[in-house]
Amino acid sequence: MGKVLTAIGLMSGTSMDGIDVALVETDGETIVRRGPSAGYAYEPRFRDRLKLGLEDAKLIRKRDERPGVLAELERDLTFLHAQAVKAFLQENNLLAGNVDVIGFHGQTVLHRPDEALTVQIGDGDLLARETLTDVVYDMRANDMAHGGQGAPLIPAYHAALAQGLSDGSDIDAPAAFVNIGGISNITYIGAGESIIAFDSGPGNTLIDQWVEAHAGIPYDQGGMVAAEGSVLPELADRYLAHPFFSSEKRRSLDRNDFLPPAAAEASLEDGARTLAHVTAAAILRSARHLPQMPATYIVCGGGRLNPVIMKDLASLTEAAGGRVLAAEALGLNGDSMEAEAWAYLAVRSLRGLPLSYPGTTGVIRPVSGGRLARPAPASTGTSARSV
Ligand SMILES: Nc1ncnc2c1ncn2[C@@H]1O[C@H](COP(=O)(O)OP(=O)(O)OP(=O)(O)O)[C@@H](O)[C@H]1O
Ligand SMILES: CC(=O)N[C@H]1[C@@H]2OC[C@@H](O2)[C@@H](O)[C@@H]1O[C@H](C)C(=O)O
Repeated sequence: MGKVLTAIGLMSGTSMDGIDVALVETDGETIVRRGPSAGYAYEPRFRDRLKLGLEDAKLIRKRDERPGVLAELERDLTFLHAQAVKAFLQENNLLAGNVDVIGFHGQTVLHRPDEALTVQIGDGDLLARETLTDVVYDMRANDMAHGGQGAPLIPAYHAALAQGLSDGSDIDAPAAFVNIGGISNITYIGAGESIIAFDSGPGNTLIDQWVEAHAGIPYDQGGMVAAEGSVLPELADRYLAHPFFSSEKRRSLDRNDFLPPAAAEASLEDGARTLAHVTAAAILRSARHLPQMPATYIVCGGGRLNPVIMKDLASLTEAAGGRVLAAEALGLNGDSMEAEAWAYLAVRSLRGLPLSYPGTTGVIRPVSGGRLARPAPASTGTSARSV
C-alpha cells in the first residue's frame, strides 16, 4: 500500500460548460476518501472561444501544434484553471501546501484515435507555477502511443469506487458505471478484477447543440424542451444505425463524430425529445458489446439531470432485465466523479501505476501515463518530465 496523498482533480469536459474541481485523498489504489468538490462555469464568451478553438484544432497534424486561436486559448484556459484551484482552496480553507498534486485534464480539442492523435490543451508548467503545486497532465498520450484509444480513462477510478461499494451495498451484479457527459462512456465491472469499458455514444452534446441553435439556450435544463416533444422514429433510427454501434472494434468518440440534425428535420421539441432518446438508447446499444448485459447501471454526468433521458434509460434497461441508479443513490457524486478520477489518476501516475488497460482503451498492455510539472524556483523555470 502506498502513501495516501491529497490530490485535486480538474476536468473541463466535452460539454465545455466549465471546470469541475474535486479533492481526493488516495493511495492511487484501494484507498479513496472523497473530499469537497465544486464547479466553476465558463462565461458564455469563453465558451464561444472554445468552440472557435475546435475549428482551428481541425488543422492540427502533430499534437503539439497550436494553430490559430489555440495558443492564446491554451494560456487563458490554464489561467482559468489556476483561478478555479485558488477559489476552491479558499472556499475550503485550504492552502496550496495542503495539496500534494493536481491532476489536470485540460480541454480536448481534437480526438482522432484512428490517426493516433488526441489533443488536450492545457499548459501543465504554467498551472504548476500559478498554483505552486505539482501538476500531472497530458494523461492520454502514453495510452495512444501504446496502441490505445486514449479514452476513456475514468474506468480505473470506477473500478476503485466499485470495490468500495461491494463492501456495503446490495447492488445486483454485474454493475456498470455510465457517464452521460458530452459523450457517454460505460465501465463494466465484471467478476474479480476484470473491467471492460468504452465510449458508448453521444451524450448531451447533440441536445446542447440542437437547443442552442434553435432556442438560444445552452442546454435543455430538466429536459423541459424534450418533455414537450415526441420521438421521431426515423431520425432516432438513423443515429442508432451509425456504424459505431455495430463495429467489431470499440472506438472512442470525438465530439464531432455525431452531428445534430438539420433544422428542417424536426421541430425544436421533437428534435430535443428524439436526441434524448438517442442518448439513452445508445447506451443500451453499446452495452450489447459487453460480456453480459449489466443488472445495475450507476449513472453519473450531467445527463442524469435530464429526466427525459433517465426515463427512457430506465424503461430500456428494465426491458433488458436491468435497473438504473443515479450515483447519488449509492452515496457517490455524479457531478464530480470525473474530476475525482483525474485526482486519483494523478496519484497513480506519480506511482507509475497503470491508467489504462487492454479492456478499457484497447492499449496493448496496462500502461501508466501523464507528464509531471513542478513549480521550480523562478530562476530555473519549471521542470517537466514524463512519468
Ligand atoms: N439540470 C440539467 N438538466 C438537463 N441537462 C443537464 C443539467 N445539468 C447538466 N446537464 C447536461 O449535462 C451537460 C454537462 O455534463 P457533464 O458536466 O457531465 O459533461 P462533461 O464533463 O463536459 O462531458 P464529458 O464527460 O463528455 O467530458 C450539460 O452540457 C447539459 O447538457
Ligand atoms: C478524448 C476525450 O476527451 N474523451 C472524453 C469524452 O468525454 C466522455 C468520453 O468522451 C470519454 O472518452 C472521455 O472522458 C472521460 C472522462 C474519460 O476519459 O474517461
